[in-house]
Amino acid sequence: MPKVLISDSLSPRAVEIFKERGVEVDVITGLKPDELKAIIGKYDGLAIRSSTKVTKEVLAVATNLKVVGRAGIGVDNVDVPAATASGVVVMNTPFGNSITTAEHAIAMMFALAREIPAANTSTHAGKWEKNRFMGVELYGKTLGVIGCGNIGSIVADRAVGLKMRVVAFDPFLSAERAQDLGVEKVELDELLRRADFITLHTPLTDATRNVLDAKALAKTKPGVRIINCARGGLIVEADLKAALDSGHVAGAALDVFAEEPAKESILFGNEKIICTPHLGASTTEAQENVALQVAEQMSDFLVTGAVVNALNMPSVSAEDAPKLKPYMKLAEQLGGFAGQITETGLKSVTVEYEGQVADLNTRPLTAIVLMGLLSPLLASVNMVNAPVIARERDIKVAETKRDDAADYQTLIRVVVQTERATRTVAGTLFGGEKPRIVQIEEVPVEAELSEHMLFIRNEDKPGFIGKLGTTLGDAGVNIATFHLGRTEAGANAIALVSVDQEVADGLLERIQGLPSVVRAKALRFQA
Ligand SMILES: NC(=O)c1ccc[n+]([C@@H]2O[C@H](COP(=O)([O-])OP(=O)(O)OC[C@H]3O[C@@H](n4cnc5c(N)ncnc54)[C@H](O)[C@@H]3O)[C@@H](O)[C@H]2O)c1
Ligand SMILES: O=C(O)[C@H](O)COP(=O)(O)O
Repeated sequence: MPKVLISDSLSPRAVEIFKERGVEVDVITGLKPDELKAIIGKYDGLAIRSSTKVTKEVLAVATNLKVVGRAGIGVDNVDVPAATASGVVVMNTPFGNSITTAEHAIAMMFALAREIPAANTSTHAGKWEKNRFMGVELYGKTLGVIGCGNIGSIVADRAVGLKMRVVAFDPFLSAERAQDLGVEKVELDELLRRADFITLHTPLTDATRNVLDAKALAKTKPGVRIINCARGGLIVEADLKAALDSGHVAGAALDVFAEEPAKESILFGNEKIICTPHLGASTTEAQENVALQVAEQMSDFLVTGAVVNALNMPSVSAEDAPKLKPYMKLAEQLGGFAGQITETGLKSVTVEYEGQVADLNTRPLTAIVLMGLLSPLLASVNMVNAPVIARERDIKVAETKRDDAADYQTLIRVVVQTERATRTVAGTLFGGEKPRIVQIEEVPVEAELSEHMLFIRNEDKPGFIGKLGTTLGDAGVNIATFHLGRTEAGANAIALVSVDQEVADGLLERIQGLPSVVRAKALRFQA
């Protein structure tokens, strides 16, 4: 039974779902990095929010880990490239807390406009300072939305409802979408110049880090108010403090901080700054949503292989997962075969899907072909990192699909182009589930692969089979199965021999020296 650790505070619904779906679960929150490292080795899954840091060091000792599930959106606390390199799938729940977070941003905007927190504190202190607090209306004001994705567009929609004008800066926002939302798409400088309120809703990336620094703040309208319910690193906190101290910025409402948990900050103790402790996603509804979703997604992945909302792997629906399973074995064998018969640098790989398989989601299969292909050449290749490795090495990867079947109802063909040659290997499923190799290079064959195989290209001449059998027999190597194929009588032929033990180098040289043998290679496959 797969085992999951929940290391941040999640709704109890998550535990229920894991158990219902046959996943063992431990809940241990507040772990220090060393404590997490000490126990992570025994878990197949790790369910987190924003507190747990899934670093390279944690991943290095997470020897059984298959999936990190983020009950929420931002994954900046997960080293995704390191997870990918380790073959760990990282998934999040991209929509479960969007409305809640957008509402928090709107609440912050109202709180800033009417100084509600300071007025509340003053009133509780019995001061009744009716003349001290003079707010501003939101009506008719311009809201600048930086990052108009899921949350930014909900904020924009609510702001339009409040009769605000909304301008948005988001390089990936289409003109049509902007029009649908009733927002004006502008460049960042224009947004800074025009906005009375600015709200941030981008992920934290190299491009967005410090997007509001002294230079940007200097371009804003005097009296601007700033809301950040996205990520702390988007604003340079010292620059914001200076702009508030100078009076250029009238107020800021911050849910997120450069360092979290933020127990101290240069921004604390200033009435113009409203702070909440990363509460954007903290409503009962959002927490139920994300806990339920992450537990469902992680259980489905661990139990059935379905992949939903993964950031580093193609999706596989729960419906597709069982259909893809037998093809996964075939894809791995074909990739492994092509990889082992490929001797010079890989330039491109084309995976051709014909017949029934062409109707399936083939991206995971292509990832597995790449894994099989690269495994003989590189250490630590898995289906998660194989596409990344191929891209890094400039290996072109293509898929083609043909719905109509030729000789087989379903067929996968892998065509590998190397610096010197083209290698082709194709396979099908017998009885819907048993992988069979049906073509190697241009030669038809019908073979089941086993752990130890001998692949021989030979001229189709009498006496070859006898000599090969004698050579193997003399070396004490038992033949399990023997498959032959040829293009036509007397032409190019292949022999694919399954043997009961590894073929030692010396024996391979003797086989290579037999008359009619063009090329011999010992191959190995997962038992
Ligand atoms: N405070 C909280 O508790 C809380 C809760 C949920 C999400 N978040 C954070 O809110 C942010 C937004 O989440 P989302 O679900 O809307 O994400 P999203 O991916 O749907 O939207 C992000 C938008 O930012 C845009 N973007 C990317 N780079 C940009 C750039 N350089 N300049 C301008 N725009 C850029 C993207 O095109 C996208 O439209 C994330 O950082 C997330 O972690 C915070
Ligand atoms: O990215 C998110 O989903 C939010 O920052 C929520 O973070 P949390 O789950 O720690 O509240």
